[in-house]
Amino acid sequence: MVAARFIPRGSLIISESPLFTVHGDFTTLDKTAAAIEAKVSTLSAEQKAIFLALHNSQGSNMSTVVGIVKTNAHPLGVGARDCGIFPLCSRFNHSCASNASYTWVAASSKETIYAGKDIAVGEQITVNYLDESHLNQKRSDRRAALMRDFRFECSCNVCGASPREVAASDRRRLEIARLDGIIGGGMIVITNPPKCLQHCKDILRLYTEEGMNDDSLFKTYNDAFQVCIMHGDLARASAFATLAVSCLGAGDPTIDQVRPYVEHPERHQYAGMSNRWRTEKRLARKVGQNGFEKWLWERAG
Ligand SMILES: C[S@@+](CC[C@H](N)C(=O)[O-])C[C@H]1O[C@@H](n2cnc3c(N)ncnc32)[C@H](O)[C@@H]1O
Repeated sequence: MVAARFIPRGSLIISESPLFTVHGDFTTLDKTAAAIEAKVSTLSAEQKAIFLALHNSQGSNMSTVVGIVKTNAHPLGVGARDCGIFPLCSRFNHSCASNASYTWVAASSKETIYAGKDIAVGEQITVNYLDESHLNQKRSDRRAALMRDFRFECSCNVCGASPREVAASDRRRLEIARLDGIIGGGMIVITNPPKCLQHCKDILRLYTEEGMNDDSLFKTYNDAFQVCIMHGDLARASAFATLAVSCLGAGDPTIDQVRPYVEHPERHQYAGMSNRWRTEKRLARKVGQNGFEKWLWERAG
């Protein structure tokens, strides 16, 4: 998939209904094959042709229909047992620094792909096939995960770079994972909030250096929001909530975890736990305002 025109960050690229969905027991290959083959046999000739035109990465390891589903199926929501086949969404290749991301929007029963960055004419549009735990590993581990699940050697911009660039990228990703692990441990948010905020700031810088300025940033802005709200800084909590929301496409249901707190940070369950940084919401500065970045990170250290 290549951009035929300039696509600004945040634009909806595709919103697609499934060709078909499968609900089933995918715990063994036999049960998976039975569920998929039963479903495919109900398709019209036209639907079957669309399905069979999709890429099969599994070779002769399994039947063609199961191979195509394994290569192309998308879960209908995080951790869902139902999956769907989306012929257009399936045409997007993977990149370890993707410029778009896909999300299942249950409300409209559609898979959607949003631009996570500005995408130039002629640029390939890519999504991320890896889960977060693999994305911040080094290239050899990411490639192993993609080889195991999709049977290809990743040749994206990050993985195909020079050995020196790959080594620098590996260092950045491992550092992101280390800092993220410290924040996720939970204690630092309470015991040392300035340091916790500094870790968020460092992760965001590393993501930017990695060219990963898309929905990977949502989690980190959300973490920064939580540090601020826990310590009573309603102004910066609101600013971080705004930044978190701006990382996701408009239809992404994850947005609802944070959007209400842009206007009402005081309604969050952590609000009022500590008054260490007490600052009124009305003092929140706006993204892009002069001195915004300096003000935003004033508590970090
Ligand atoms: C879901 S398909 C993507 C669309 C596929 N390229 C097509 O033309 O139909 C997944 C397959 O695309 C190829 N692919 C996707 N991302 C890749 C990458 N970063 N490096 C190498 N091959 C990739 C692999 O063969 C993989 O099994």
